[in-house]
Amino acid sequence: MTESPIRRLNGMKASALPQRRTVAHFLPDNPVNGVSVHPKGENGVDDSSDTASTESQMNGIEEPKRPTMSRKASSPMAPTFMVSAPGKVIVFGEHAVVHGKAAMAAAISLRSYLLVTTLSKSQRTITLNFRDLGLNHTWDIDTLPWDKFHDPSKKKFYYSLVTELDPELVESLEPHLQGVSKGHPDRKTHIRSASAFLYLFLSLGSPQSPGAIYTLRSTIPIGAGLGSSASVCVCLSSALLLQIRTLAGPHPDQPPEEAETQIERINRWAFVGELCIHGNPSGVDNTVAAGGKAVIFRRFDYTKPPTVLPLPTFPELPLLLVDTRQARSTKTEVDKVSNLKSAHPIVTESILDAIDQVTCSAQRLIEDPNFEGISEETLAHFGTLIRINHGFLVSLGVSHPRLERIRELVDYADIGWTKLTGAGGGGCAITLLRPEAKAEVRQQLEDNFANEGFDRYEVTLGGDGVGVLYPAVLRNGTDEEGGEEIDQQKFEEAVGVEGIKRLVGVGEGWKYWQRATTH
Ligand SMILES: Nc1ncnc2c1ncn2[C@@H]1O[C@H](COP(=O)(O)OP(=O)(O)O)[C@@H](O)[C@H]1O
Ligand SMILES: C[C@@](O)(CCOP(=O)(O)O)CC(=O)O
Repeated sequence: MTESPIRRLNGMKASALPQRRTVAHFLPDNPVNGVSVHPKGENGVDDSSDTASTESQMNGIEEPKRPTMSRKASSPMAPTFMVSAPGKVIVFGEHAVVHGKAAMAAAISLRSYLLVTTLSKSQRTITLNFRDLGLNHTWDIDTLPWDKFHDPSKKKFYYSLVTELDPELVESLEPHLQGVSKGHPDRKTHIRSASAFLYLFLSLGSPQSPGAIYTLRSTIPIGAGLGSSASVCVCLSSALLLQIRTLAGPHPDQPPEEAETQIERINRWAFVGELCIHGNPSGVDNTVAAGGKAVIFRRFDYTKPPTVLPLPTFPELPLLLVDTRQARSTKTEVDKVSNLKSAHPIVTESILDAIDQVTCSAQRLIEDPNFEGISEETLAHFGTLIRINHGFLVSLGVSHPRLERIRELVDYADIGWTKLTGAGGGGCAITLLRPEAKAEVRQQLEDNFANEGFDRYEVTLGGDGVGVLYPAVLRNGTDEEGGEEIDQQKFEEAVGVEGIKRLVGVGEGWKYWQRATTH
């Protein structure tokens, strides 16, 4: 793959970011008495001192004096709002992508949803309610280690590029994680999730941040290779950036470059959350969860942002997504490959290079000017690449007997090509179905999956990335004010994918940042 067609997304150091004052539109622009203002402390959020104005100070730009307000400053509570981000499938290149190779990944129609409820000024607490995990913990804002996170030598800004966790900051969180989910069987997972939240909250917030409840629900199966953690991290990052008013839009008329900047801003902080949960993520999952659709992703140098090439011609593949329901951890599987690389460097590097070639071949196919979507020939080409990629993943030691069973069942039926997707060791497999696959054979295969305890997911590939419902009110199909507010308790208690989707009113009033696709 050549460097030239790849767009570098904000591929510059923080100090080289665009030299203009960031206009921080809370969503929508938040007029108070008809005047759109962002005074320090409004909604209890110190948005100016820590963020936008600091950027302009660093850039040496003198900020114009703000007009003096003739009215008394009020502190209206921010309305309850919701953000959402998709999961993903890696079509080609998982694991290789951790070692600097290309991956092709696409957003899926399963999503996470985060409801943010601002508390009254006197309530100085933040609550993380990760309902699907059974994690519910409250911290007192004033006791958090602000001195550490805001120390001038450590302080990061909303536009900073953070590529590794600061061990001292991680350590400063420890006392605040001790009380999380004591005695819970999944305490380790809870602590990692809570540390991701606290690291982001303390990096982006301030001691003046308003008290709030962050309630998360997800329709993405957890730990199944579908990027559930990245989707959660994108929700957290976008919600916190929205609260400090550092995001513009999303708006249908927003210039694509501006939308791209917002996506990148969200993505960078989501990556920091992923660092807390995974240790050594490539960043492909959060990139797809933030920007949506389909991309070719590569990260040569971990101190720099990745290269991300959107694939607007990504075809609507007839994919079957099957979950082994075998629990596994991304971190363990990623470590397996690193260990293999240490023990057998030449062989492992050759396998990773070969996976890279597979991804590049698929990319060439999609980007061919004569590419006209899914012909029989294209499918066979894709299918062969899927089969080859899976073989390499088996060689890397990240498959699992349950994944091999799925492949075996599809191979017996002879109706498609299968590979594991995501980290492997369990989790999900994708099967690309042959166009001539007979309905009854397909049905028989699906029955076999069900009989052997596999779950099947209906997903559409290439959907939207991060989205916002501000305020969290369903508009009932109109753009008028009013409508039904999303109720926290109902959100917590919604049952299953359909229950959650019905409650959050997919498509009703939701707005999404759209990634620029021309380059
Ligand atoms: N619904 C959820 N609620 C809260 N946290 C979640 C949820 N889904 C995933 N996570 C976070 O992501 C982690 C799973 O990540 P991982 O093992 O990489 O699986 P995946 O491949 O789905 O990303 C969980 O341990 C948790 O920290
Ligand atoms: C194995 C890997 O390439 C993908 C992991 O995806 P997931 O966590 O299984 O959804 C790791 C990464 O890219 O960070």
